[in-house]
Amino acid sequence: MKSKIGVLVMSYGTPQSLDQVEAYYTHIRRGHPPTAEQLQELVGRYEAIVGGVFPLRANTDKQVAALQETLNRMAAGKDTEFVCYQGLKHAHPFIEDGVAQMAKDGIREAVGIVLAPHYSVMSIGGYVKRAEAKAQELGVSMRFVESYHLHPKLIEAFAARVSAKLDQFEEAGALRDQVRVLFSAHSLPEKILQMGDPYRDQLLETSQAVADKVGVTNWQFTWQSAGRTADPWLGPDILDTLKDLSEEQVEDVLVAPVGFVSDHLEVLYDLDIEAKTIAKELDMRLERIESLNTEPLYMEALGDVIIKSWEMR
Ligand SMILES: CC1=C(CCC(=O)O)c2cc3nc(cc4[nH]c(cc5[nH]c(cc1n2)c(C)c5CCC(=O)O)c(CCC(=O)O)c4C)C(CCC(=O)O)=C3C
Ligand SMILES: [Fe+2]
Repeated sequence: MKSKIGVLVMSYGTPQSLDQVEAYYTHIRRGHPPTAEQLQELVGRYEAIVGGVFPLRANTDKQVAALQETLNRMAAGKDTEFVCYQGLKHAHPFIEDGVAQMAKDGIREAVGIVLAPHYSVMSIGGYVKRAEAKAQELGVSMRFVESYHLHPKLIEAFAARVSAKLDQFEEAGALRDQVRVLFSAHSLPEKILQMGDPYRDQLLETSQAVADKVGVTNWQFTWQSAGRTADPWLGPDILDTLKDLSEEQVEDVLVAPVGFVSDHLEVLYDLDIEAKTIAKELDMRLERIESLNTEPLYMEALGDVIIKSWEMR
């Protein structure tokens, strides 16, 4: 008999229908309901996404299923079986529900991981804190993978996507070196830097590693999707960066949102609709790399760090 080890696969979560957007937004805002105007603005963004109103729902399901298959394969010769459970930050099944389900199934030991490669106390730190609290309450012993932003398979997967899009620019007549590659990630409040948070440095390390692997020197990093609060958020924001690039006479831009692993609102709206609209106004060509979604190299990177985390216990 193989021993069963739980894997709590955590992700941001998304509503399942338009009437759930308010509850979702209220949860993100720690219980403070949005104004009617804020709510309408968010609903409008979801409605504008083509190819499914809440694509993150199905994408997370597919990623968890693919990771389960990958783990079965990678651990085939081991005396351990890894069983995946989903736990979402702002939607059902919540992080606490995932831990409770593991406990109900008799799982006593588990590894937690987030479908986001870079650590910040405000992002991954929040997931881990909630999972750990529930696990302690229910007597499940958990360890966590906190980041995997330089895993060679993750870098390889991003690099292949950057390279494929650069090929397309070339086919369309651009010179490869003239394409400005913009690595991007979700902004966070600037105050994380005073807290010594590794988020920005990890993102720059991923960007550098991907650029090196592809052989790209014409790149920079920019933030996206900043919150609309009074706090200053990390900048420059991608929309300002595009305006600066236009003044520099840059015509071809490839966005590589390395802080995200899935197609969802921040990619399909903030980049594909909002940033593309600005680029068009500026007469620039803007493309985006394909998201990882269930990319096998990404699943193997996750499988690898999960198994290592378990075996290093
Ligand atoms: C670091 C980070 C990631 C990446 C790491 C990770 O994946 O965890 C991420 C991902 C995502 N963020 C998402 C959606 C939203 N985030 C919001 C608001 C916020 N995000 C924040 C941070 C992050 N967010 C923060 C500090 C806020 C302010 C409120 C707060 O202090 O918590 C809001 C409110 C409205 C707005 O501000 O736009 C929405 C709708 C979706 C799902 C999209 C979909 O449904 O397809 C995804 C994957
Ligand atoms: Fe967010």
